[in-house]
Amino acid sequence: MALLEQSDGRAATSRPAAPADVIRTSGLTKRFRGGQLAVDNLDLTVPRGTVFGFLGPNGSGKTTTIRMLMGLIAPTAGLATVLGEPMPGGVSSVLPRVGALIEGPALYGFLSGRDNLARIDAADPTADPRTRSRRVDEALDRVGLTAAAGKKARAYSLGMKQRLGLASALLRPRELLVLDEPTNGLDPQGMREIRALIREVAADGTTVFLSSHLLDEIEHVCTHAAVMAKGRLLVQGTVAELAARASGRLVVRTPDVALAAKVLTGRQVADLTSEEDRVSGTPLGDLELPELCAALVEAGVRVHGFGVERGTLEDAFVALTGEGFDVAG
Ligand SMILES: Nc1ncnc2c1ncn2[C@@H]1O[C@H](COP(=O)(O)OP(=O)(O)OP(=O)(O)O)[C@@H](O)[C@H]1O
Repeated sequence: MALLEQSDGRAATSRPAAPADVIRTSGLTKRFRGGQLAVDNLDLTVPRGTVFGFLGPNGSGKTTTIRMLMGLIAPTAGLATVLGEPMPGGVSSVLPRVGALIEGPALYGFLSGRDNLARIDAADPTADPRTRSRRVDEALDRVGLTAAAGKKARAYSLGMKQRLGLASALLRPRELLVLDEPTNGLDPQGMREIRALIREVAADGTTVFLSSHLLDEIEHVCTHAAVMAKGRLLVQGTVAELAARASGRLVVRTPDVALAAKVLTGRQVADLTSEEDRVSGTPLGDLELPELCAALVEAGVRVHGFGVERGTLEDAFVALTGEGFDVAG
């Protein structure tokens, strides 16, 4: 290939500007041979520099989407672009720039953590063997496994194995990190460690795309999210925007719970729940809040508190999907 020579004799490399979106799909569809429509006409946009949560209940098509993005399976229809290149055609130039952890790390139990990383590094034809041990040590340090680096991987806890998997994805600087359910099966401490690591990686400028069925995870770690259900994208945006879609709940604090519930029911407030000293529900009609408050007072309810509690991300997603989410985290 001919390189342009600058006047000082150095080769001028013209690198195209990095695309603003690290992942874009349009009409992406996967129908498996048995007829199962796993991903249905997906239009997804993941902006550079975000921690993007790909959220949906089990079986909603997250893993199938990730496998198409990484070029592991071909779509039935539609387009997927990763780091500006179409997939699966761009696999050889895109994958070295992407760290991926899909369906758990592939580790040899009989090798130490350090030797596992060295083996993975050696499989990368672009990795210089002379600097291998430095790369491996830095990756081990990054995930907090330096002290356990000599132990056989089969003696690692699930959380340690997951951290070793992350270390393998971080052996070289990456523009994009793709993690499929990175905290699945971990105990709360293991989850906290992985989430802290994700935040650190993101703070260093790597875009992170992670799938999860845990709302709590998305709310704590992600800046942006997309919600999938039954293979379809329901919504995508910033986490703050998504949470704002949740309609707030009216909360009335009063010792006269039964009377307040009766008044609210008569004024189109739905989903009423009554506790010892409060009643809450969702106003359905276009009655203004001051009118509702006045109606309560008029009926003789002693109103100690009256207001709308902001909806959580969970409220928004349950309203969108009609399904409960596993919010434990
Ligand atoms: N190789 C396959 N052949 C046939 N159907 C498949 C295949 N892989 C996945 N599916 C089906 O496609 C749908 C989406 O599965 P997928 O694994 O993408 O969902 P998911 O959101 O990642 O769920 P999970 O968190 O359980 O992995 C499911 O109904 C699943 O049974």
